Amino acid sequence: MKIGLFGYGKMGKMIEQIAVERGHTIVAKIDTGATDIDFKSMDVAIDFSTPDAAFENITNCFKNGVPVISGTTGWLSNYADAVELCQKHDGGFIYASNFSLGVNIFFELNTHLARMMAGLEQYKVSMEEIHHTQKLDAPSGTAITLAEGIIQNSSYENWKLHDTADKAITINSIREGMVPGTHSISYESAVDKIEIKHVAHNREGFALGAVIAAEWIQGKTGVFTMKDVLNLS
Ligand SMILES: NC(=O)C1=CN([C@@H]2O[C@H](COP(=O)(O)OP(=O)(O)OC[C@H]3O[C@@H](n4cnc5c(N)ncnc54)[C@H](O)[C@@H]3O)[C@@H](O)[C@H]2O)C=CC1
Ligand SMILES: O=C(O)C1=N[C@H](C(=O)O)C[C@H](O)C1
Repeated sequence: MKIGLFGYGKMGKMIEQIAVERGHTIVAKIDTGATDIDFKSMDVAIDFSTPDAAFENITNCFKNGVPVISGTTGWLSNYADAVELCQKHDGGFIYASNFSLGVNIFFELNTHLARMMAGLEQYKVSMEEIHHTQKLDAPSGTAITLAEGIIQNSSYENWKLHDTADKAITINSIREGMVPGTHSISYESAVDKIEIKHVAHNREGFALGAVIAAEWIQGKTGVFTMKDVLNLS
């Protein structure tokens, strides 16, 4: 598979390493707003760039017939437009706030727990995410996906960053050191606390998941999720 990398930072470099180990070739490394991109050389694009750059990179790929695996977070106000453009160009698209197998299992655990806790009004849910200090967005994309999973399966209506309100899930974002990504969800009552937690030890799981998604989308058109790729539930 010939891969074009959009974003050649921490994740772009990790994806290159894993893709090459799996026998793929990196045909382009785009790390700025370049205009002379050879889309014809790519079977697939993998975008781990920045919140400001992702949507333009993704739409350029669709317009040039290249399927896209998108891992960049913090650009999702444009997600519906990306989906529409993908469909218009009969393209292929997978966005995931987190490509790791472990977090995708954690997403399933989260919705299962939310269903069990729905209606138990003595418990109040909250969430904490911890990431490295270079991270541009807060809360993390993963925390937003987790909050959406709870909202769809309970009477919570929205989430709030560093704030509390009735019917809102409080998300606390912490930025410290080099932490690759830690997410925990707590249900607390006056007498006890139930907590589930995922800790990434490094970025390999994210990168492997993105390369597996790129392999999976070959020959397919449509908009998919990691649930489709991993065949979960
Ligand atoms: N979905 C997932 O599993 C994961 C998602 N992420 C997300 O991926 C993104 C990148 O993360 P990192 O690699 O840690 O960040 P990073 O800051 O190390 O790398 C981002 C790179 O994008 C480059 N860039 C800037 N403008 C660009 C443009 N117009 N086109 C292409 N590249 C451009 C920057 O020069 C930089 O090298 C973030 O949004 C992060 O939240 C990170 C890890 C896992
Ligand atoms: O920026 C990061 O590093 C990460 N970003 C993703 C997110 O926002 O959820 C995924 C992972 O937690 C690492």
